[in-house]
Amino acid sequence: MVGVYSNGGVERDPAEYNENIVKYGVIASMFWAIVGLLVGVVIASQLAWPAFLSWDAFPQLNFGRLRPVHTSAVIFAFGGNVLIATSFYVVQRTTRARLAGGVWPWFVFWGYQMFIVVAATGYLLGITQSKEYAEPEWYADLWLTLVWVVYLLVFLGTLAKRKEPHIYVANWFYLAFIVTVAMLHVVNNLAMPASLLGSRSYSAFSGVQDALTQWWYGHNAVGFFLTAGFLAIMYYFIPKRAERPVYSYRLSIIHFWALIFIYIWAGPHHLHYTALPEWAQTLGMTFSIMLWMPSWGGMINGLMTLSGAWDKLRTDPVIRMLVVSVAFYGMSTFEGPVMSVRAVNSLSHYTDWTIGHVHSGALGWVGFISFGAIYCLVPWLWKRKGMFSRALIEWHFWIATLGILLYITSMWVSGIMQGLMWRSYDSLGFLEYSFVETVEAMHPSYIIRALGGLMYLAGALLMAWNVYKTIKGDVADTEDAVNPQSAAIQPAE
Ligand code: HEM
Ligand code: HEM
Ligand SMILES: [Cu+2]
Repeated sequence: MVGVYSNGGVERDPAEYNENIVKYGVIASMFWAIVGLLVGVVIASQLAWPAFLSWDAFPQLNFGRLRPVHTSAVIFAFGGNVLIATSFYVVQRTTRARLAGGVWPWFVFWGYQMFIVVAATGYLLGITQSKEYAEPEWYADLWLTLVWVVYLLVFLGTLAKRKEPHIYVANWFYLAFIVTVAMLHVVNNLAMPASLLGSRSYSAFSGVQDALTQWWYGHNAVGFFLTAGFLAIMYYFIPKRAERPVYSYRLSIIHFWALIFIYIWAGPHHLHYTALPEWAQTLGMTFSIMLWMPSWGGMINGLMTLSGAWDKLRTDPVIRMLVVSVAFYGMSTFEGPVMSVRAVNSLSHYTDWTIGHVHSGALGWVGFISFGAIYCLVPWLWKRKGMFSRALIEWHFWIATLGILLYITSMWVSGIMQGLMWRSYDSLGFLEYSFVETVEAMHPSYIIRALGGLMYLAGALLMAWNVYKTIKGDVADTEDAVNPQSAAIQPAE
């Protein structure tokens, strides 16, 4: 079976690709999505009803321990598996070469699952180095470093074997993601174990240097894990699904360099009004505002790829999911620069506004682009005519979209109210509200957020069922799987 490649070349027989590992990655992504979202709903319920699952006999289920289980499960387990699976698929297809390294890609896959399990069980036992998104202790960090270096080598090895001279832009984004995450992970986790058999360690940094290193890491984890990697997905799956070339390949290259150059400087916007020197805060703020432009360049490139195919938004719920995802990307990358302005941050920081911002990026952008990619991949990988049920995809789309709206609007209301209540004084100069009054005022928003999260989870459960039925081979109701060999991936202009 051969198909015409857009530059006139011929794709290889799919049997020569390692697609099995991508199948495993897709299933792992679905599994961790459910786990991560479920824990999200649990902690949202705990914030709404503090007694929920909180027993002295089971400290493992406390909010404090489950919160990092949620963040790591959704970002690293769900997001990470989506990135590994799609990168292994895309790099093979666009280079027309089999994944390099024999069994080593399997080491990456299983080694990564092991990292997740070791990290998450550690949190439940109360083991953490207290750096947000980098909670795992030294032994887990060392293991991940090894897995990640092998991941990089497999990716580079495949690029080196390529039969296609041009390196398609999605691979640039994947490579930036892999290389930068390696650098961030190693530097932020530099630490001295307190003993060889214990879990404790001491960070190589202290004081404000520690804070700056941590938020250089944390911000760029957003920039390179939650953004660059998923942009790679956008640049492959939107053109494929829409059967249109990328709107502007030149813009994608400018987008790439501008994004990676600017992102890396913006971390200090997490440290406004701290001991960090003011010039560094201003630097972070300035680069954050500059970041708006390349972000929207990418959004425009993704959206405009549909020009001439807008009707598909009506008929194809998968395209709609991908496009709404890019719209949420645009929204959160506008909100972010606004929040990075010191005066705005003085209101938003420490409040639920930040949580709303996070989840418009996380549920809208990261979640939807991943779901869209999986809906494309499953019929391609298991050689089906389409997903088992298009109606279920429609339901997933609408339930999840409503869930996101409930989540972020309730957090805007709660966050802005919280910020305003904290800073309001009476005529004598006393604080107008006690802390507990702000908590009481936020209670309705917390219930709405939990409901929104539950809807988002319900959508993902429908998806898991649909994926299961498709893999099992039950007949599809619509033939919507674009032939993976036929669609237009435009290597260069
Ligand atoms: C069912 C859907 C979800 C629900 C109900 C949910 C709920 C929550 C809750 C209650 C918190 C803690 C907020 C706080 O401490 O005040 C949280 C934090 C967080 N969640 Fe989710 N979440 C969901 C999905 C996701 C997804 C899909 C992602 C990422 C891809 C994500 C990423 C995060 C991050 C990064 C934080 C930490 C935010 C911060 O510290 O500023 N969440 N989530
Ligand atoms: C131009 C792009 C963006 C800029 C300039 C930006 C800026 C900001 C700012 C100023 C904060 C608040 C910091 C604080 O007050 O503590 C923040 C928090 C956050 N943003 Fe963004 N953001 C951008 C895009 C995104 C996207 C697309 C996502 C998710 C996919 C995201 C995820 C997060 C997370 C997880 C946090 C919470 C960090 C924490 O735990 O405190 N951001 N961002
Ligand atoms: Cu940031």
